[in-house]
Amino acid sequence: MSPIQLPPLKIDALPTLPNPLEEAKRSAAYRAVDENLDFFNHKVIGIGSGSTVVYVAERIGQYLKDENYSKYVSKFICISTGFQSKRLILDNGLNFGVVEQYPDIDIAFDGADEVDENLQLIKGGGACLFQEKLISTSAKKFIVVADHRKKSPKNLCTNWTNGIPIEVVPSAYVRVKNDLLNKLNAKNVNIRQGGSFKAGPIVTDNNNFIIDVNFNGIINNPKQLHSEIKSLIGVVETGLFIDNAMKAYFGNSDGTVELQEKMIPVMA
Ligand SMILES: O=C(CO)[C@H](O)[C@H](O)COP(=O)(O)O
Repeated sequence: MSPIQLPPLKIDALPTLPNPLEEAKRSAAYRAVDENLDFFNHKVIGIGSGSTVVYVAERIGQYLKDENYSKYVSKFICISTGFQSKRLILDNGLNFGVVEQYPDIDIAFDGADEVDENLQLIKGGGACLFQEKLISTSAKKFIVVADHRKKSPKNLCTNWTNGIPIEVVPSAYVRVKNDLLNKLNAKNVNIRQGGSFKAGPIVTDNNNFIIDVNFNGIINNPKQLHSEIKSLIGVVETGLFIDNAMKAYFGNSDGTVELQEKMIPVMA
């Protein structure tokens, strides 16, 4: 708990966004920043990827412009999880740093594709998988920001049906695909394509491919599945983020936000 109290952020009342989903994302991101950023003790901040974290960078940028906060925020070093988040950092006037220089991150904010009841995540829908895992696991606190669609009623792969993203070394993609099908009994395995602007597979910021793999329905044991996938030759990282997130903020279209926190086991 900080001994000094700062006045509330001076900012004109924000207009409701015309798109309800954007309103949901912004509400979650702003509240996550407001409740978790420690202006006195945090120095190195991880900024993730996707459309929700845009509002995290925007909010930190608002603090930078506020006379009461700017002396603190101007000393922050923000670490990106890929090209998009590097741009978010720079466009909001924040200091950019690299994880090689700042390997100990105080707090990281990132989006998620699905969050289960135990705060296990699927990430990588935006293909920034490996760097997102590097940053989130290098952070003392990892905070998820998401809209309401990302909250699973129970298990992973309930709402998210695109499969678990896996980042693979390009030359090993056939081997990984075959191993997923034959050794781990995957139902289907897709090499993610670049879409209309890229003939062939998506190439990540680390020059790897992304494989999206579906198993038979919901994932009951994400920790075990992560270990099994990770043991395959050619897999760089899986999109299962295990025992990493501390809190998840889910925004609703009416601007309300639901907080899900890690359960801490009570000792008998
Ligand atoms: O994991 C990610 C990118 O690889 C994103 O954080 C995830 O896809 C969520 O994105 P959005 O905030 O747009 O819903």
